[in-house]
Amino acid sequence: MKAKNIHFTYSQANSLFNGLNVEIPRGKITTIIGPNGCGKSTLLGLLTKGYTPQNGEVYLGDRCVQHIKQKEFAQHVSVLHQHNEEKVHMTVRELVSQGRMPYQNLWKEKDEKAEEVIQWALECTQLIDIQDKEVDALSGGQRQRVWLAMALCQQPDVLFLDEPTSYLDMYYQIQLLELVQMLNTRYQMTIVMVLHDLNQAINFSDHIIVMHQGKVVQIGEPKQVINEKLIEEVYQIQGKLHEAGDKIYLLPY
Ligand SMILES: Nc1ncnc2c1ncn2[C@@H]1O[C@H](COP(=O)(O)OP(=O)(O)OP(=O)(O)O)[C@@H](O)[C@H]1O
Repeated sequence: MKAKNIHFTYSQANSLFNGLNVEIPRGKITTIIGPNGCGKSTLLGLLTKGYTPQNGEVYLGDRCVQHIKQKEFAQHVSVLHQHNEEKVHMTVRELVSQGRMPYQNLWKEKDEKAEEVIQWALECTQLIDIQDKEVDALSGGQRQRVWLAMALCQQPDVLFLDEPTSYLDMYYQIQLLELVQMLNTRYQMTIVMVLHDLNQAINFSDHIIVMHQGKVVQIGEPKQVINEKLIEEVYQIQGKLHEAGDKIYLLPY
């Protein structure tokens, strides 16, 4: 996917993006990082047809997304949003099945693959044992996995995740990131995440987009992009990068 020359403003008074360009490499894990309010979620919204730019275009492959109908778009792109707290009054399996909606039509023709895909999504997200429970009775972390399973039922080529680890304890954070890696390596799913944890971003991504004040300030492989000077400029914190085996991590001081 790519966004070309994006201009976007929420209010007349000040614009957020003035000619933003960004390219998401196919088949890779890309993570968008940057301080609060720099525009990460808005960029994600623009890439996923949640917002329409005042100027500029977003492309899925070589097609401008404005010209792709919502239903078709949802067969290629799915989004796990940041806050999913609405009451749903459904069981886990029922809610996850809603992810098949882009494949259903008014004539109620049978969605041949539905059962197989729902089962796969429940297994990937370790929800088989609680598939008959009411979603409203689950913990925040379990619910997050249910929404992810629903997104997976769309069988997307590109999966967007906005701060997917924010409600999860450390165990489930790592599990979710490993699941994302599995989806990427086994199914070549293109992944785009927004993460706040810099060390997770560095170690679970192939590609990092660093944003600051509505601009993309760096883009590339984590180890080439992340350095102490950049962190200080963007986050106004000092820290030291350390190596542990093949991983690097930042320790603020
Ligand atoms: N619905 C809205 N109406 C007006 N301004 C908005 C709206 N949503 C976001 N903004 C503003 O746009 C800017 C970018 O917000 P955005 O949510 O994209 O940032 P972010 O980098 O995702 O932030 P965070 O890390 O806090 O989630 C902020 O200044 C924010 O106040």
